[in-house]
Amino acid sequence: MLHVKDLTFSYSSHQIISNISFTADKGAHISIIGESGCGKSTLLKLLYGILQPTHGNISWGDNPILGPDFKLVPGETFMKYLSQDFDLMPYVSVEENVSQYLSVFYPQELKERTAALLEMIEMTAFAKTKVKLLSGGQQQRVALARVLAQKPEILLLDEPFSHIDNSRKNSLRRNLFNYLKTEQITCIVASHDTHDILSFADEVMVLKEGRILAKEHPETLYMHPKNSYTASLFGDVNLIPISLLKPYATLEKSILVYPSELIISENSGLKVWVKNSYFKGSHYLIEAQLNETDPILFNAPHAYEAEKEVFLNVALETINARLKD
Ligand SMILES: Nc1ncnc2c1ncn2[C@@H]1O[C@H](COP(=O)(O)OP(=O)(O)OP(=O)(O)O)[C@@H](O)[C@H]1O
Repeated sequence: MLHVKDLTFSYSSHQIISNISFTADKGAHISIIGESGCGKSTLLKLLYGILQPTHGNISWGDNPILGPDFKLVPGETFMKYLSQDFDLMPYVSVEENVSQYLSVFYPQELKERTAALLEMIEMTAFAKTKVKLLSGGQQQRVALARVLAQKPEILLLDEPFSHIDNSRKNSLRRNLFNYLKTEQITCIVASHDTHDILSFADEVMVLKEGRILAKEHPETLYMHPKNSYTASLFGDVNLIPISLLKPYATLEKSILVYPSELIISENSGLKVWVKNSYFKGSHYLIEAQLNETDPILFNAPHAYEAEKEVFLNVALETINARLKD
């Protein structure tokens, strides 16, 4: 199990990570999300031992993970870190890059393992190609296979699919995260991509200004976001005063409502005026005006003309659930 206790880190006098504590079980998948600059990459570098914490400690089972003040060469055999620099050998083939750390004393195993990893990253056809001839996304896939070949117990990934196109990303994401689960490899993934998070993470850690704001199962976090910062990491969200949804409510509270949770009605509900319609593939995102100052976003099966009057409702169970949050 990974234990992180009271981790604090500053760049000169600027505190970037503040008092972070958490644990991760063997085989667990934890996603770290948060706005740009909140400290995701810094946290991964601290976990790997590249940066020296100003306070706190990290351990994997009985092994303490020491920073550069105590360990000349960073990194542990049980832990691998894939940063946004891929650290590949450019003049060597894809398969040689992947198999570099495998034992040559077991040639059959070396061959089979390399082939299985190339299949997982969908790069079998490029096995003999020199890495320098590959695109950025292909190099990122090779870098992933290369760290996996070393059979880490814990894997730290910083934006692992940032260079990979959408069509490839979906299958790669499924292949990789299912592989990590089967092999019981713990993974901690810093990501901007909410699709990485919702479908695969066991827990999502929300960081804001170097502090943990929440650490929850993705479904709980999405359905019960405690604040608009958390909800907005999953996309657009509205903050609607409860008094507008329930005219007799005396509460002054507002609730968070995702565009997909607003139900369109012909003649009753919250009256809004359409401003713009944006095509999103499976639906339209409609930008409307709730009153003179506040905009509102909702999903619709078709576009609306500007200035069209539309009525919106929110299901009672959504209102009640968000009121409890
Ligand atoms: N070498 C450095 N020296 C000084 N400040 C740094 C250094 N590296 C990062 N920072 C600062 O630390 C903060 C956290 O950076 P970090 O890269 O961890 O953020 P992040 O959440 O990973 O951002 P992003 O999502 O944009 O990659 C930022 O304010 C950044 O400017």
